[in-house]
Amino acid sequence: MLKFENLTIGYNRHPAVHHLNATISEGDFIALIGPNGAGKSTLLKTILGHVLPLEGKVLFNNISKTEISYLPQSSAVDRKFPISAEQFVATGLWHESGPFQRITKEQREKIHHALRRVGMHGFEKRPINALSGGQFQRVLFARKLIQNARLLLLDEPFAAVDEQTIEDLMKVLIELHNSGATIVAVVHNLELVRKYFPKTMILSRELIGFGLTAEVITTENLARASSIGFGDVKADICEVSHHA
Ligand SMILES: Nc1ncnc2c1ncn2[C@@H]1O[C@H](COP(=O)(O)OP(=O)(O)OP(=O)(O)O)[C@@H](O)[C@H]1O
Repeated sequence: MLKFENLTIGYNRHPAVHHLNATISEGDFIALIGPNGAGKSTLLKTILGHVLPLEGKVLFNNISKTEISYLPQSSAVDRKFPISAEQFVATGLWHESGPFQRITKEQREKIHHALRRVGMHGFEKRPINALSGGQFQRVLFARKLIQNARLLLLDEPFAAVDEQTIEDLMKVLIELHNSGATIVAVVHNLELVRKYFPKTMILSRELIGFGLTAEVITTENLARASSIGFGDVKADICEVSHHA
């Protein structure tokens, strides 16, 4: 589905991740882990085309960018806009109906069904700025649910939410995966990764490990990841290409 080929990414010619070679296959359910500043968010933004590679490329095989849905870190989502949970979820349909169109009866049913699936039945008319952090995260998931994306990229979807919300939203992700979605989620909680994610990618400015979670999350790999984590962030772009 996606192939990273000798991919070096970063900002202002300062690389955040070097020479990444890896393939994400259709049906993968991947936890993306690594220390702060490891380049996890930057990798997701590069897939979306928001950040351009410094070197190498992302190859898209049999998937278009419109089939990718992205959930940014919740702190990056503006909640000041005065709309209800229902209207907010409806913005997830803008790609098919355009902004500011009346919601059809069918669409409203789809939105209400999604809100029910994330345990937010009864909150349809609640302004989004009057929801708790966990409730808003549930609404963000409902917005993803109605988009039928083939590839879902989630940046720390479980940060700062309570245990029950994590369990409920994990069930939603598993359902999405069972119905065919490929999922890549940045997760910090290793217990959660071990319990639910079949595959793990460890990034720490380079690829530390990628494969079956039980084989990749080792003491050795975690030690390597944290020792590189806060490396030379001001380093200039590598001059050497590491073609394997
Ligand atoms: N807009 C930006 N401009 C310049 N540098 C940036 C920008 N965004 C991130 N960086 C730098 O790129 C590196 C990778 O950041 P990134 O946000 O991808 O890390 P991360 O693994 O997602 O970290 P965290 O777990 O803390 O969210 C860091 O050194 C960060 O300071």
